[in-house]
Amino acid sequence: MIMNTDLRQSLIHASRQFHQLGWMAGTAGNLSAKMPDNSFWITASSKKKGKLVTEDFVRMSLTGEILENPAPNNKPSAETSIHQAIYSLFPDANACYHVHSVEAKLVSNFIAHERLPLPPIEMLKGLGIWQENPKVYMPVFENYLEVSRIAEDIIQRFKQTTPDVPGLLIRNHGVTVWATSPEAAENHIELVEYIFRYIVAARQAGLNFQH
Ligand SMILES: CSC[C@@H](O)[C@@H](O)C(=O)COP(=O)(O)O
Ligand SMILES: [Zn+2]
Repeated sequence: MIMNTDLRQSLIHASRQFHQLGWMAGTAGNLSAKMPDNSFWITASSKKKGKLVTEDFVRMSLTGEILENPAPNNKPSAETSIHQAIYSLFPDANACYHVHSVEAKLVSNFIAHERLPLPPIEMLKGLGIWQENPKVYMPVFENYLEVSRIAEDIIQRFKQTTPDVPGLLIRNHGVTVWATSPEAAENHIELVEYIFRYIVAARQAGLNFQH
């Protein structure tokens, strides 16, 4: 039980940080962390992300059943199906974080197709890319009102092609990353957000790094 609380504490801490950085404004975004029994704690829907408390989470099974709900009015995040998709596709993923930065939305519009070229910068090493002048991409998915449709697209595409980096963009919506621990997922969010800021700045400076 102590471990349950600890996981939620990591999510509360990350959410507060991301809120302060403007990446989880208001109720935007959702965070989850998986337990050793494969259930996962996820933020309940529509909670203020700068002010989460331990009751603001729901524990779910990988197949979408609510296993534990500390407050009767809690509903699981509207985007729980995306977290389920990530955990089912990537068994090593123990945390999945989704935020709504301005830059994530901007860069998702820099390309019309389904993958965003990432600049060959040193920060990519933090996302597992150890190559000289890497030519890697972040997958981009269309945003649908019906979230299960986004989750289904993710499952279909990733079953065919493993993404270069542990992250994906939903166009005009936000970014989702996954990692082996909540701390690593927090690091991944910081890295992808840095990369997005770099892409926006590079475009403003007239720099072109299309692969
Ligand atoms: C500010 S509304 C954003 C939501 O529609 C959604 O995209 C989101 O990230 C948060 O949904 P939630 O159901 O609170 O997890
Ligand atoms: Zn969202």
